[in-house]
Amino acid sequence: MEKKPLVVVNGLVRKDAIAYLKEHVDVRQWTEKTVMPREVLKEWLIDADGLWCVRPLDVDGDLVKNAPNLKVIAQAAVGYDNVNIDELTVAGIPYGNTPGVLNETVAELAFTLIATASRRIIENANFVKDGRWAQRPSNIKGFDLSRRTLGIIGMGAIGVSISRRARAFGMTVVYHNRNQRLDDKIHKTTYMELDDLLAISDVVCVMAPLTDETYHMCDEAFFKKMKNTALFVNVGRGPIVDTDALINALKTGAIDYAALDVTDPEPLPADHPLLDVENCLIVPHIGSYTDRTRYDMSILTADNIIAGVHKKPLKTCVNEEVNYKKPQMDVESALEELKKAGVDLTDFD
Ligand SMILES: NC(=O)c1ccc[n+]([C@@H]2O[C@H](COP(=O)([O-])OP(=O)(O)OC[C@H]3O[C@@H](n4cnc5c(N)ncnc54)[C@H](O)[C@@H]3O)[C@@H](O)[C@H]2O)c1
Ligand SMILES: O=C(O)[C@H](O)CO
Repeated sequence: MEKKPLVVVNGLVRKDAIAYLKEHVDVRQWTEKTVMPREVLKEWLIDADGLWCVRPLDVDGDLVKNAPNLKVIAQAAVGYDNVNIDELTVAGIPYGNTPGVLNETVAELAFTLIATASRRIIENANFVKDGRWAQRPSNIKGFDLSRRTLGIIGMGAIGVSISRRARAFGMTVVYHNRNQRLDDKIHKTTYMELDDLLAISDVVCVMAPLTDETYHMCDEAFFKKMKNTALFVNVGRGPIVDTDALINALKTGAIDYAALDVTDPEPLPADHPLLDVENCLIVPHIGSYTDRTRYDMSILTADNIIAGVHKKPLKTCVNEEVNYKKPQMDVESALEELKKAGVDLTDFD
């Protein structure tokens, strides 16, 4: 019997996705609760055809240099700031991420943070739970979202999904991106330079990737440019924010409130100073964390790996230049496919 390709998984992932993967390939998985030591992973990769990577792990040229058979690496995440794409491209290894399938789920979380923070839901609910309904102070009023401005930094696939929700709440949406989008009319959004966005936004939401350019983009100067009544939301990546500067901005009243799905570091240690800041709501990186979406992300990751180990094109590949190419079809087969799809070919010679 022909040997199946070997896929290494360096940590815990959903059991149903592993079962699906095992229908197509052999799987060698690190199932300890501890992080797999990098040197052990390198040993395992010597014989591997594919790697499903699980954070924390820096994926780079050094990791794969002694992995002669490695044909694909994939991770169940859209963000790939732990992956050195250039070095994988030089090594000829396509990298698969999971864009698209999580857009609505992450946008729901981002907007839930905005709505929860704007009405101080947690603080108010805690007074009720503690039996102190009547004693809640009058200053935890919250503010309206309608007729306010949301400024999105990083208006990509998820940013657009957030903007739709904001407009349904009656908000005006402005954004800052590397480049102005071509579909502003469709989404009823307005491109702005960063400083202009910070000056007019009542809610600032970061939805950009972590790159050399965005690392510590939200620093002391950034928070000083925001309205002192504004809410700051980060669902992008923790290190986009200088945490000390955020704590200072919240404590000194440079901004009013923060709501974070991502922090630096992650997880936050129990004695981290951010946890002592009253006007800050934090959830533990749950943007895509619903059962259906995590399933979709895991199956897409498995599909990318199954394709890659067989040198077939990955469905979602970051470094397309080294993705495997679809086999060229001869003209007869292509016409046959078009006919099957119901295309009327009578006008063609
Ligand atoms: N919290 C979570 O659970 C969660 C879930 C999904 C994604 N994310 C993060 O969100 C990021 C965006 O995801 P996406 O699917 O929308 O990606 P995307 O590629 O569709 O959009 C990213 C956008 O950010 C813009 N951008 C890049 N650099 C920028 C800069 N310096 N200034 C302003 N804009 C910049 C890009 O132009 C692009 O429009 C991911 O890379 C990931 O880090 C977090
Ligand atoms: O980038 C992503 O997809 C999320 O942060 C989940 O890790």
